[in-house]
Amino acid sequence: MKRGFLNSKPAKERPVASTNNSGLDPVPTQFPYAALDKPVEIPKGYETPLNILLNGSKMELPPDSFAYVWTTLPGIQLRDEPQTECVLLPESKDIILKTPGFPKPLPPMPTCPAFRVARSPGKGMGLFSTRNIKQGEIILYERPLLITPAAVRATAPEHFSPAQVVQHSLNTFERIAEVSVNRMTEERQAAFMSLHNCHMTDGSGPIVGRIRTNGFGLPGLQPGAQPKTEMEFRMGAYSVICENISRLNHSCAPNTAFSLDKAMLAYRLYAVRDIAEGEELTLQYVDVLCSKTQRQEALKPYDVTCACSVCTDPTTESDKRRSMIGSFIPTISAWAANRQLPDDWLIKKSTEVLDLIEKEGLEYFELYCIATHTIMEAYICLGDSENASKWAERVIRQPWSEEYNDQHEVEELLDPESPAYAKHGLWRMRVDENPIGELGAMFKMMGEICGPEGMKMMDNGGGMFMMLPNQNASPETLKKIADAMVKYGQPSG
Ligand SMILES: C[S@@+](CC[C@H](N)C(=O)[O-])C[C@H]1O[C@@H](n2cnc3c(N)ncnc32)[C@H](O)[C@@H]1O
Repeated sequence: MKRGFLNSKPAKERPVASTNNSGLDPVPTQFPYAALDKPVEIPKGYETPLNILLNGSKMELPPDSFAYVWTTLPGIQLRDEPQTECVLLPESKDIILKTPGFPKPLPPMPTCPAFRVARSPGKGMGLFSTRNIKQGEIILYERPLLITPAAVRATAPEHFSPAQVVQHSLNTFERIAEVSVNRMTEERQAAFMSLHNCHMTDGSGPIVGRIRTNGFGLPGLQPGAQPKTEMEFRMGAYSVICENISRLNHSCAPNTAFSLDKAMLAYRLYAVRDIAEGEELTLQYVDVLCSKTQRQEALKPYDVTCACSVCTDPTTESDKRRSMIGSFIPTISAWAANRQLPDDWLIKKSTEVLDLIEKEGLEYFELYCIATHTIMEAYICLGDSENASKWAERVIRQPWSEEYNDQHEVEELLDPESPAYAKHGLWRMRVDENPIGELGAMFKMMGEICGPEGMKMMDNGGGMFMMLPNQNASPETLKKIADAMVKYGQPSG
């Protein structure tokens, strides 16, 4: 029942455009640097002192110096496993160390991996499947080579030109990251230095160039307050570089998504649809719901001119379909207690969403999982466990989902005879008139307040948000919802 409840949370802001559990999209680590056409000379004697706090040993820091900790994780407890070299603020290191279950060992590696690294015409190297891979399968587990701040902004003397200020930050970042690379084993160092570098001529050093080319964002380690903006959320304060995941090339119809197992400090790479042997494995680097022109623009910092099948399609059909995806978010609460809507209304609307997503090859997108899960719940509301169990099978095949990664509840619904159905909070909600229970009462109220379309996904210029009701709702409406939540409490399912 977790999903139904989450689906009914009022004014819950969360990006639905993110890939997976940790909202990890690859991010351009260009930020916050202005572009430099070429390296800029910095006068000698202005190097920022690096106070190296190896493995957390504290020392007095002069003002303006870096308080990073250079550390190796998970460290001695799992010393025989691949280790991640990290440059972290001490508070961020604490967040990792205090993660429940940390350090969790990596699972045994398969003797015959499901992927290989090979040349991809026009894209450098890439990953390719070595066998047929089913939707939802884990293709690989990977502990990163390196975690560094997404960018370093060093304080520069006032007389530096703007270009020198940028160069000074890049130089400082290079020296900071170099400490970590020097701490890697020979093998991991060679793997790092063999990664692609598309920042050879813009003032980035060889390490920062590789970080900027191959890094993706790691949110959730910022000390103190939560990220306030979508940008902060997506960027995170840190950048991660992996030996294999960083080899994935971009596609606007990607066939993989990854998520971080925080306790393991390792990523899982999933197949988001069936993948045939020999197919290239791909990821989305930028928001691929926008138009072809916008995507090409967003891909420029990655030095990518995308020639995927969607980008080379001369028609505008794909742009039209992509703009429709997200205009409706299936919401169980909008329909379950609303007898004015036909019984098949939500299933039909959700199926339309799924069709659009599949046509565009955007199964990685959270809305795909939301729609699938909603159809399963709609059948539960209708008391149809036969069909619900068929959709439960599909939900199970989407473990990359941010919200449904706890598959245990759904597993119980795989058998149409399971007693879990009768105990389910939504069971026969559309069939039994009265009482519809507390959850039903809350849904009814939500439906009345929000109307049949329920939640909407809106692009307010700052990214996609899922909200209930629309974010322009009056304070009175929001108060009504808050009161309803208090009145009916958190439904247990
Ligand atoms: C993170 S690396 C991916 C692995 C890289 N291809 C390699 O050789 O190691 C990103 C770089 O790969 C290339 N790349 C990624 N996706 C691409 C695409 N769809 N088309 C062309 N080049 C691509 C670009 O050079 C980009 O800067």
